[in-house]
Amino acid sequence: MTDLQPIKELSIHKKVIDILQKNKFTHLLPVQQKAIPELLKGKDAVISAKTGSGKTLTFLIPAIELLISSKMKPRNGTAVLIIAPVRELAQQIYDVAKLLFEEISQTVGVVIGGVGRNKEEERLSAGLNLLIATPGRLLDHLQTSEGFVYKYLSMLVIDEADRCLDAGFEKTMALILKKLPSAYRQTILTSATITPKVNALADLCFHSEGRKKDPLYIGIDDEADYATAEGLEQGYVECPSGERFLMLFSFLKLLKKKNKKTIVFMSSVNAVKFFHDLLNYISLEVLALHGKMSQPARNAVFKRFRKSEGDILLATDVAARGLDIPAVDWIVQFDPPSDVSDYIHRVGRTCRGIDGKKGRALLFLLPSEDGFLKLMKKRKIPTVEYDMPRNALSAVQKRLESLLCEHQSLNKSAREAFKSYLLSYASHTHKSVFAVADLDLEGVARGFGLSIVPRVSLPGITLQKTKKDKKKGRSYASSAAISEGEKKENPFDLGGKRRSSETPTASTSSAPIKKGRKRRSKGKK
Ligand SMILES: Nc1ncnc2c1ncn2[C@@H]1O[C@H](COP(=O)(O)OP(=O)(O)OP(=O)(O)O)[C@@H](O)[C@H]1O
Repeated sequence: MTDLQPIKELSIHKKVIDILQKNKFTHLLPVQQKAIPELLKGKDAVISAKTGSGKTLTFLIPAIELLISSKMKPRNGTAVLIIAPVRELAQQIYDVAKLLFEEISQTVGVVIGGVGRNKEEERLSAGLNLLIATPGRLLDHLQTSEGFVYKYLSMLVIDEADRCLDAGFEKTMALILKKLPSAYRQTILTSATITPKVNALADLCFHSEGRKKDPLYIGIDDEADYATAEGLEQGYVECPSGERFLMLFSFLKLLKKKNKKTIVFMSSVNAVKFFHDLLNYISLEVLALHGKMSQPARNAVFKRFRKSEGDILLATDVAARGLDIPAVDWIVQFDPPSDVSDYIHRVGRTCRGIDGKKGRALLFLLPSEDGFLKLMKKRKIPTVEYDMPRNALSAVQKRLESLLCEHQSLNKSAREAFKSYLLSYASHTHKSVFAVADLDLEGVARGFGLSIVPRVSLPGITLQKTKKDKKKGRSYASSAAISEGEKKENPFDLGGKRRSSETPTASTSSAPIKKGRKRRSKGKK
């Protein structure tokens, strides 16, 4: 803390300093120290700093200062607009902004998908000087809410800029930027990772018609030894497809026992749904967060997980960006991230801010995927191999398979998750590392508790033949109809009333053990 500049030294209104100090922000974090003075001068900027480094206040402080200095009134409409790609992130920025607006006369609000649009329209008509929005809902209001005044827009912030150009958002962002006044606007893009998408968005923002300015590039960690937080201990485990669930199950059981707050990232909504249902069924309580949940359900899970001390959350990448969740102990990447930037954002959910000094991350890789380690090394991510003892796991697999034979809904959900796994694998950015045609389909199916490989057809892709296919001479195995049998006693019960004498005891020694060496680069086999 001693090298950090006290917030009271910033040349901003005393009112703002008092509010910050009241909320326990007494010193500036490095990115804030470097960027805020430049932003206060009105400069356009692209800001890149590690996850959890304090980018939110970096743009909120100049934003609030601008509103106070220009004496904005609600009737003047929106002067500062902040766009965030995910609803929870928008809500979170709003929560921080609300604290800062406590004692000033300007107004702040948020518009996000999934909640009452009409109420939002009313609030926009009443005038929101600082508006936080997700792209889809913002465009909707720009196009249809007549009372929404934004002609005095003076500052535009695009948070998690690369994600704002992800599939689906590209067109929306282009339309939004076309609608917004740009001549006198200060524009700020932020991201933990500068990717071609950030540069593309910068082009759209800074080099579009009538604007030929180059932004100031403020990179805080360009010279840093590592791309991820210093207190983060990162490891990976090589695990064949067929053992993936067993390892996950054993590991989560251990984390639960030790009350470790954990996020497990999966690549599809269907995987999150299936493993959520399965783990809860076998009495390992986990939460789920994905984009297909209703907004109130998403809010409730997010709120609970933020407050919790030892919950386990299974999530899609909807939770990978920007979310500030206190004291997360472990980040488990059960499915591979789509690229190294996504890896960085996912592990960035731990080790955050001034107090978040420690956190741990575990990446599951198939033996064939170790080319990903080379990509990580190139991006300055330190990682060591963990060894997961495999004893006491084999008995559980059979029980899992018979459970899925007996429960049609779980079986259906497993088959959907299997299919989504292959689909997301097939659309992977690094196809040389994640080659869907090389996947051992029987193993992958086993990883979802399926003893029979469901038939999946991926346009333009030939999958590996299963043994059964080879015998029958066809390219895909067919999905046998698995009927729901009588409901039997839960063989996985972990405790409480449902405990069974047959409970498999995945040994607690099956926690990952650091192999004690830095990973040598093996290259792809
Ligand atoms: N000056 C400060 N003093 C103390 N804590 C701070 C300060 N600035 C930010 N923080 C805290 O640090 C944490 C991370 O900040 P923030 O969410 O802004 O990170 P970020 O850089 O936006 O991360 P990401 O890239 O993941 O979105 C938050 O809990 C925030 O309250």
